[in-house]
Amino acid sequence: MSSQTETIRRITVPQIARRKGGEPIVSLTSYHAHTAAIVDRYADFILVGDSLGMVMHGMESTVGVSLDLMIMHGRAVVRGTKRALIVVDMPFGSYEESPAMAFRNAAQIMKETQCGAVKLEGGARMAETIRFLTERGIPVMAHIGLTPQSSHVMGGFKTQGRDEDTWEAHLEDARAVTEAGAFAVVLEGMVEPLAAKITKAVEIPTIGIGASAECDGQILVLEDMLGLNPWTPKFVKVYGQLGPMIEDSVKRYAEDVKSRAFPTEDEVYR
Ligand SMILES: Nc1nc(=O)c2c([nH]1)NC[C@@H]1CN(c3ccc(C(=O)N[C@@H](CCC(=O)O)C(=O)O)cc3)CN21
Ligand SMILES: CC(C)C(=O)C(=O)O
Ligand SMILES: [Mg+2]
Repeated sequence: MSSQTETIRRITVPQIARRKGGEPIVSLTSYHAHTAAIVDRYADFILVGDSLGMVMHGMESTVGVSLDLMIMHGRAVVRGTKRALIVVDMPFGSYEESPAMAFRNAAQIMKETQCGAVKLEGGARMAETIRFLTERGIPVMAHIGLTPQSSHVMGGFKTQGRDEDTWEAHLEDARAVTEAGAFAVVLEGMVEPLAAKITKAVEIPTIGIGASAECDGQILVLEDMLGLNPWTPKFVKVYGQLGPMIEDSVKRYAEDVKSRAFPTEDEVYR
């Protein structure tokens, strides 16, 4: 089957956009073909997030992630899936400078990964860029509130909207990205009533992470909800304990190798 036929069968950007106020949108991150194949059966969209720099590569923030790294993981996730919309994060430094630079890099991501949309961080300040991309055929998911690529300016990963005086600026960010043509917006790391208020204020679906159950959808980092990360922010609900499962498996394998209990008759060639 041609990859073009497969692309058409996936959940589309307009289908996600129409879910505003409807059944909540399910999404998770994936960075890897085989885990993405499992997520693909349940998620409406899969985000190849730049959090992969921290989760897969042990970086301290997402600032060091390159365009090539995003493309490499994006290709793996597209290959491993057939149903969900695949959204790839634009990494720090690949879109902020100008709309033209953002278009060039977003187009490269789309051509080389065959993903269906890109995501970039920033509200009102990125509105011109979001418009430039969407008018030229690149669907954009926006991302406001706690924007990890700005953590050096914010002084860390800080929950937003604790001071009610800042709410209007966040609302303005949400309105600006909507007006600019974003098909959805991630609300990350903000107090619950602010996320609920933004969700009511804009016509595009809001996707919450550390935000509110009122959002039009939710996203989590897959490894966080699987219990694979030693640290988890308060907003993570851990649904599985893969860390301890991996530890137990590796421990038993090491014991078997040392005692020559592995390999057995079943695992050798005669
Ligand atoms: N594995 C992983 N999961 C994520 O959700 C995630 C990443 N990586 N990398 C990129 C960003 C960074 N994120 C983070 C990282 C830390 C906190 C954190 O420590 N939060 C504090 C609260 C801080 C405050 O109240 O201001 C917490 O205790 O939950 C939050 C979001 C979310 N994103
Ligand atoms: C946490 C989500 C929204 C993200 O941007 C990422 O995983 O990089
Ligand atoms: Mg990200």
